Amino acid sequence: MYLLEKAPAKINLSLDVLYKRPDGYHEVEMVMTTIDLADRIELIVLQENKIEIESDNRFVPNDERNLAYRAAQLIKDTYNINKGVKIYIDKQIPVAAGLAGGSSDAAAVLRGLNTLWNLQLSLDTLAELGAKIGSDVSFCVYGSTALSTGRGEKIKELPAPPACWVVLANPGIGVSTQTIYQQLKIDHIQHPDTEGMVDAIEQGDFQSICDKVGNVLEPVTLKLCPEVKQIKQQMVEAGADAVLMSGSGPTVFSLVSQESRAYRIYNSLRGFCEQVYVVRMLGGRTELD
Ligand SMILES: C[C@@](CO)(OP(=O)(O)O)[C@H](O)COP(=O)(O)OP(=O)(O)OC[C@H]1O[C@@H](n2ccc(N)nc2=O)[C@H](O)[C@@H]1O
Ligand SMILES: Nc1ncnc2c1ncn2[C@@H]1O[C@H](COP(=O)(O)OP(=O)(O)O)[C@@H](O)[C@H]1O
Repeated sequence: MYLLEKAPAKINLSLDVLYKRPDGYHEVEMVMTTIDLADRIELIVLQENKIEIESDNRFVPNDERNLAYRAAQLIKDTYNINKGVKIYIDKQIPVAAGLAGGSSDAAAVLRGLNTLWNLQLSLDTLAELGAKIGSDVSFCVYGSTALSTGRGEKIKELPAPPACWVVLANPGIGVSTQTIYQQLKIDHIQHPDTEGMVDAIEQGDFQSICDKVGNVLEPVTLKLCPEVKQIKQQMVEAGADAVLMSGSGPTVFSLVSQESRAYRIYNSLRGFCEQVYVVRMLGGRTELD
């Protein structure tokens, strides 16, 4: 038995940190959505009771450090499954880039094994399981658009934002999420207007979404990775409607209403940046298929 599952990347349209919690995590308010840049996860049932990981990317671990491995282990342990699975990861999402590639792979494994092993678990149950793997996995289980609170695992789904183009540029430097959160100075934060962003999405108002983008981790990553500033400048000059770093970075994205301008931005960055993509915003659950 065999199943293919799509694992789309996310971008943070806004990311705010409220305070540092006693458990070491940060209390966040984030508006996230999915984009049409996706890993492909192949699941093959094994008769032997083991989990195998294979990937075409040398930065992706092929053992229990892999979030996809942990997702399979968690499902097996929680529901006493004595079968095995081989997980092949066709990696399209840049690694350690602020695009939740690992979390989305884990979420795809939860959804895929739920189908393959006929567990009949709801997405809400899978999202609860996902929170045990990482803060962004619950969001990735739904794969839609949402306001995420808590440490990121409390999800309120929102409508899909208006369709637009997303240009992504990654300078090819991996950034550790933990390091970025550690270096954030809570007292010096300029908070984005999360409520305004939620309203803009609910109204389907593209211009207002563009006006409200904001990420408190951006100035922190910028210090470690000055390329982020250059990429942002280049995108603005080439005609982006909005420009922001995603998550802990260092990937920068622009939102663009017109395809021709999206490709103008893409062309202006190609020589300068290792990885540049033009993709569509997804933002809705049904598009996972
Ligand atoms: C910053 C964000 C924004 O979407 O994404 P990425 O840039 O990683 O994609 C997330 O908050 C990342 O989520 P995720 O990558 O799942 O984090 P986890 O594995 O749970 O935690 C990694 C480390 O980040 C820190 N962390 C994470 C989440 C949070 N709310 N507060 C934290 O302080 C902790 O130090 C933790 O040890
Ligand atoms: N399936 C996976 N894909 C990518 N990275 C993974 C995976 N599983 C574990 N990792 C580890 O998680 C780290 C963060 O990866 P990723 O999820 O791509 O980035 P981010 O947290 O910035 O969104 C990587 O450095 C990698 O070692």
